[in-house]
Amino acid sequence: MTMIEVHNVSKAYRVNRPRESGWLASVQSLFSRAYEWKTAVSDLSFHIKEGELVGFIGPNGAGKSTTVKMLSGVLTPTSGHILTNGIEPSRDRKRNAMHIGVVFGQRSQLYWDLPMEDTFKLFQRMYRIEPSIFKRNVEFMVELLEMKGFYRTPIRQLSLGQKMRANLAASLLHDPKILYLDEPTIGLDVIAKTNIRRFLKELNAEKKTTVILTTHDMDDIEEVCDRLMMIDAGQIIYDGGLQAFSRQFGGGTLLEVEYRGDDAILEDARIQVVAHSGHNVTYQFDRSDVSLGEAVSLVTKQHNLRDLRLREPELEKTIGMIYTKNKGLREQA
Ligand SMILES: Nc1ncnc2c1ncn2[C@@H]1O[C@H](COP(=O)(O)OP(=O)(O)OP(=O)(O)O)[C@@H](O)[C@H]1O
Repeated sequence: MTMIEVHNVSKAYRVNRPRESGWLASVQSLFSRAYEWKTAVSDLSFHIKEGELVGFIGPNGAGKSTTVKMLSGVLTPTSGHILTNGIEPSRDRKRNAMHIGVVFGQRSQLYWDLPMEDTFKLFQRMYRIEPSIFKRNVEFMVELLEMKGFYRTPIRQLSLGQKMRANLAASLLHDPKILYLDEPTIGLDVIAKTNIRRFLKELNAEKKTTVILTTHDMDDIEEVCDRLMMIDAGQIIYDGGLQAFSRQFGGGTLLEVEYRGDDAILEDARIQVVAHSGHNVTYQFDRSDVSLGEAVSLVTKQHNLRDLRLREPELEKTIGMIYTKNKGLREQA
């Protein structure tokens, strides 16, 4: 079932035109329109199915927040249309709010002086959550996010990681079909990050919640998402699986070899040598040209091996390279 439909959506912001200096320009600006339109996203189209875990990434200013704000109904598209769970978000904000959960970075939706327990009861009334469902969801969240120890502590006394867990729980009490997350692990330690990621996987498995995750932390993407959408300068430049992404842009799988003797280097047009120093050589190959089994077998025949290590291209490095390349191309244009 399709949960999110985006058809040819663009968004432009009205921004003040920079003032020219001089008294004449100041007087003219009183009479002329001193603004212009700045396109933030342009002609976006995509579909997201129920239960998908989508990582939405892009460099600063690419258009991620603008897109998520339109999906969640905070902003209205300049053109095109959006349906989430059959609702047009910006037209029907109230009904839309009933089927989405939103956690935007460190902005809290909780009352600082109240413990989670009291805020949750307020949310129960706001979203008209049936008592039995409310009870079940609170228990589910307190258990899975390990919040028993601070459920009755005022929010202002909680650590950053505890606050993030409380925010996540609050956004999910009404069983939303879609969860929008913006940088859910920013500033957290390794254990807290791991817990949040594990929770998202479990939530998705248990309730089939569709998750749209915006982050600059590629481990969030690798550990949580099965689909990657990359946006740059307001346009989608990749939409697909994570492995396919690494294959398409990462330059292939790496085989790091340490050999014993004076071995000659393997010569095969499908397998490149990307580094060679002393008794260490790194080969790189594309798995659509040569299977992993064949590559290992060729290398094993060629070398008297001391050690062999397989490495997939690092997502973070690959993504960094794409951002840099695209920025360079834009600057040249
Ligand atoms: N309220 C606004 N008024 C004018 N321009 C805006 C506004 N909000 C965003 N923009 C511009 O729109 C473009 C997209 O911004 P957006 O915040 O969607 O990017 P982002 O991908 O979320 O970036 P970041 O990773 O830095 O949060 C940027 O050029 C930004 O300067």
